[in-house]
Amino acid sequence: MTRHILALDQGTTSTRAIVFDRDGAAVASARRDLTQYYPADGWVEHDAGEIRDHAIAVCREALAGAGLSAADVAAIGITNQRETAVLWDRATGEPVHRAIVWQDRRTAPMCRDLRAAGHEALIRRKTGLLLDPYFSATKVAWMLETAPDLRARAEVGDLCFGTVDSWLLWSLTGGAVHATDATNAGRTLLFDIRTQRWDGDLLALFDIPRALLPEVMDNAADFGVTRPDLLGGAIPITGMAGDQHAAVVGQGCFAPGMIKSTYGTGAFALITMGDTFVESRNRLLTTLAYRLDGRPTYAMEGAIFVAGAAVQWLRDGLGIIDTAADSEALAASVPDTGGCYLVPAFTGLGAPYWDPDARGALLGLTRDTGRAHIARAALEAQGYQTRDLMEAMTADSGTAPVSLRVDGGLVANDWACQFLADVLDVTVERPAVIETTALGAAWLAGLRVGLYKSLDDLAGRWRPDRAFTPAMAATDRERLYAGWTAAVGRVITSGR
Ligand SMILES: Nc1ncnc2c1ncn2[C@@H]1O[C@H](COP(=O)(O)OP(=O)(O)O)[C@@H](O)[C@H]1O
Ligand SMILES: O=P(O)(O)OC[C@H](O)CO
Repeated sequence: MTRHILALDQGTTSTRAIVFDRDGAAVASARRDLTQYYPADGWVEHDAGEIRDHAIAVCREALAGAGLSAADVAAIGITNQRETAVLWDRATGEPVHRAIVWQDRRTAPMCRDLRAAGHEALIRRKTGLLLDPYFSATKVAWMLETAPDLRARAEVGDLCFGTVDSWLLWSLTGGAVHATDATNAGRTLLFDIRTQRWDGDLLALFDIPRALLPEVMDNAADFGVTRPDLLGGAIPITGMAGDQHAAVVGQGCFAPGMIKSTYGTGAFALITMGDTFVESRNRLLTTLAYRLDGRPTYAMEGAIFVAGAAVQWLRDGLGIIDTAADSEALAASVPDTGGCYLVPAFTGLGAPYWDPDARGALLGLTRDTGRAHIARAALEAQGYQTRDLMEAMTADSGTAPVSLRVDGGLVANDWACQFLADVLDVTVERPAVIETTALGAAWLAGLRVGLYKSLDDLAGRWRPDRAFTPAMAATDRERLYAGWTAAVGRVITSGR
């Protein structure tokens, strides 16, 4: 039996393919950067055709790099940026609009109107989410209004909607399968995560035709096989999950109370809760951790919209560093920020504030503030934003976290990991495989084809790289965090 798995990780800024062996070692990988379109303030779009083409190209390159043919691959696992909405023509398989990305804020007025009309309680009860432009439903509604014939074509079943997983599945199977998985469906605002069904009331609320929707499957399932000419043979696709949910799996966070936080473009912390839906009282989201054998496991999630993107801004916007990795030495070159705080609300604030109209601020500047202080403030902001989420998680779950498993591009930064441990006052654990999102997708795919026996089997495979233990005095920790809270207070417009 072949023992390799191909993981396809389609993220906000890049598309990666990684070939894992059964022991979770990355044998080969390939990546392409994705073009970002910013047609107006607060708008973010992707070309779904480019996403498809890059996905096929990186899969081919990774297989070639590993010296493997399609027959050597047991299964493919797909994981993806969530919420981003794609609309395509069922007959031609071509997108009919640019994909509207999760970061896009254009539907903020629509969300405000629906909230003012009192619809948020229903949404919270069924989906665990909030009325925010972040989620897919208002993006789809917006697309359907952009061209006169789109709605009519959607109603007769000529169009397909999907999140990026669904679009990739459709593309890789040559248009044979229109399906999604429960974690991605659960981020659309159209799927009831208690009943595990698309919901008629929600479809009516957002005026979305049911004929657009994909079938919803477990995270480990027989999704389909690749069209043979694409990767040199038919490979089964047996794992699929939104990237944050795949990271929960890749971090082995199966036991209630375990927390993972992924620091990519944004940052997303999920605490595994168990098999019961619990509504947050502290403006977190209730979401699916994963669904296996038809049984959902729930999580609470805090979403931060700008994490690594703040470091990108230091590099590309301010030009004070040449590479993201330079932020580490620069931040460590000063003993503190000199009272400076960066609130990186470039595209509004996510949990627990949910303020789409807030914008970023650099506060507490003096004549002595220099580039090192600003770089340090950008990294410290990741710690403070995570602390905001931890406070809410502690209040919701009734227990303070003892440890936090981290991953994503930003956690290559040791200084940032140590600050995180200091400001949270918890041990921060970094795994040996930092690509936990891709690993999680590979594990889900491998679970289905029998390479792994159970979640316990997977949990036992998680390996640490380094643990960062808190070393900051409590008085310093609380003083710094109080300064952050005051800084956020200066940028909030509405809050909730
Ligand atoms: N050493 C580093 N220190 C700080 N930030 C970093 C470092 N390396 C990468 N990053 C940041 O991590 C992000 C990339 O992480 P990644 O997990 O690839 O993101 P995504 O999946 O969202 O595309 C970028 O925003 C980059 O600025
Ligand atoms: O592409 P990432 O890693 O920034 O993740 C995007 C999230 O899934 C958005 O909810």
